Amino acid sequence: MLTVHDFETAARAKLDPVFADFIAGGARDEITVRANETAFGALRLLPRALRGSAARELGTTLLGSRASMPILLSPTAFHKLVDPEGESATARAAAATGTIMIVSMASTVAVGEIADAARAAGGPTAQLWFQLYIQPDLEITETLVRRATDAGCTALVVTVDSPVLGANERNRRNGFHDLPAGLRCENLRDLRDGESGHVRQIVMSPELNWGHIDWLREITSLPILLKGVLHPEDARLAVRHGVDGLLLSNHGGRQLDTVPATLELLPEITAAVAGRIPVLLDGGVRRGTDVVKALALGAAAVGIGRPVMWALAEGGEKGVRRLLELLREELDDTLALCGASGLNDLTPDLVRPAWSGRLFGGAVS
Ligand SMILES: Cc1cc2nc3c(=O)[nH]c(=O)nc-3n(C[C@H](O)[C@H](O)[C@H](O)COP(=O)(O)O)c2cc1C
Ligand SMILES: CC(C)CC(=O)C(=O)O
Repeated sequence: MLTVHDFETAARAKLDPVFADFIAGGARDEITVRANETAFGALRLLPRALRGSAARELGTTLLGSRASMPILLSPTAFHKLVDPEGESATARAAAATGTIMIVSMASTVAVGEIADAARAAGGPTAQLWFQLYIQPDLEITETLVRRATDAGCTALVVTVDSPVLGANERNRRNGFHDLPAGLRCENLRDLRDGESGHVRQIVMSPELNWGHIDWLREITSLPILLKGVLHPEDARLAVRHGVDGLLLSNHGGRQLDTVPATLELLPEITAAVAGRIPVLLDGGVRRGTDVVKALALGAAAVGIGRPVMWALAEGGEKGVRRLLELLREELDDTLALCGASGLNDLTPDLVRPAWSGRLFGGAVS
């Protein structure tokens, strides 16, 4: 396994095609799925020379959580679909690497158990954040927040791009609507009478509004990040509502199709928040060069979604560990080649749009 794409190929060869489609797929025509990756390819790096340093510092602190590198595990549901140990295996790999795992509310291992696995592998400083779909029944939401807090999660990542579930036509064609027998969304156990962990229990709530964020702000002292804010005006509103950070995300193209690539939106969103809160980004990150481009344009860190599922499918805990080490190596190598000794050296002047004839007044095309 030498690249993220190797993991993708290996996972596809191993997995039930229905599950492989669930992971790879996106909404409708998957225009945004493709745009996320393409956007990174449309930028070029412009390195500095003769700024040598023997080693690069990759570590960073995000909202009080220490991470050994600015690459987080974005929340992905249903890890037991691809590995019998599910999120526990992922958490051990993340903790051993010293990076932050954002646990999906729709995990197939309970968040407390995931935290135990993370601490067993990474010690007491292992960092987990918890992703939340605010439920219209606020009592249920409060219970979920309590479960995450009791497990030791150090931030809440509230997904706000899902007033309804994105229309994944691969899943529809494949008839994939719920977890196979024996697997459950373990965080949802014993929340409502007579139901225990069905995916359909997760209510995508079209009524969600800023009042819900204000309410959440009242009931928890954990840092709150919003995942899925795309409009710069909403980024400004987030700051006004006391949100601590943004995860700039289009859900990997799985919600509204044809929204812009997250990388494309990054300059506008960082300008809107004007340094008041950190902006993280996910969507299409597959290479160390992608991480450097996002950080140069102002992201505090990036998240990876599908690559984690592919690596877990390919090799379980070891696979995810290898994936994270690979990306760390690529990031370190890119920093060195850019003449950067740390993340603070990554500035917008290192990035420019890919060459086009227009640079020469249209003389060359
Ligand atoms: C299989 C899968 C499951 C996901 N589950 C969740 C989830 O439970 N909650 C959430 O907020 N985002 C979820 N996402 C979106 C990811 O958090 C992330 O935004 C996206 O995957 C990033 O793009 P990438 O896959 O290109 O790295 C999921 C994505 C995938 C591929
Ligand atoms: C609907 C969730 C359970 C999972 C999710 O967010 C996703 O598959 O993108």
